[in-house]
Amino acid sequence: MKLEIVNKSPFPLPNYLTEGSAGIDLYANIDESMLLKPLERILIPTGIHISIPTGYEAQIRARSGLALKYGITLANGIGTIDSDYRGEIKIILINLGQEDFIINSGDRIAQMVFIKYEKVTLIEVNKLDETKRGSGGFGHTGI
Ligand SMILES: O=c1ccn([C@H]2C[C@H](O)[C@@H](COP(=O)(O)OP(=O)(O)OP(=O)(O)O)O2)c(=O)[nH]1
Ligand SMILES: [Mg+2]
Repeated sequence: MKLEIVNKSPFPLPNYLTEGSAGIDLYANIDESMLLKPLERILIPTGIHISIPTGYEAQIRARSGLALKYGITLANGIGTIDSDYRGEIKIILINLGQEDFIINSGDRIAQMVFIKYEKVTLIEVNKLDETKRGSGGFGHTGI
C-alpha cells in the first residue's frame, strides 16, 4: 500500500528494517536530549505527518527492547492514528523503570503498524442472542 508522508525531521523516512518487520521505527525529533524520570511521561514529536487511506489506522506500539531493558513504554498502551489526522505524529512515552532515561534526537523510540479495521453500525436491541459462555469472563474458565 502506498502512503503519503511529510517529513519535517532531519532524519530519513522511517522504514521497515527487515523484510518481515510489521512496524516501522519512529525517530524522536527533539532540539535537545530529554530526561525521563521513573514514572514520568513525555510527549515526543517525530516530525512526520501522514495521510492514511480510509479504512486503515496506524498503531503506535512500544519497542520491546526499550521496554525490557529500561521499562520505556507508551502511556496510552497503543496509540491510535486516525486516517483523517494530518497533525504531527507524537509518542507518549512513560518510564516504568527505576532509572532515569535519556532520549536523544534520532533515537528510535516506538514503532508504527498499519492495520485495516471494520466500522460498525450499532443496532440497539433489548436482548442479545444466547451463548454457552454467557456473561462468564475474567478467568471464569480457570487460570
Ligand atoms: O500516540 C498517539 C495517539 C494519537 N495521536 C494523534 C493521532 C490521532 O488521530 C489523534 C487523536 O488520538 P486519540 O483519538 O487517541 O486521542 P483523543 O484523546 O481521543 O483525542 P481526539 O479528541 O482528538 O480524538 O492524536 C498521536 O499522534 N499519537
Ligand atoms: Mg479520539
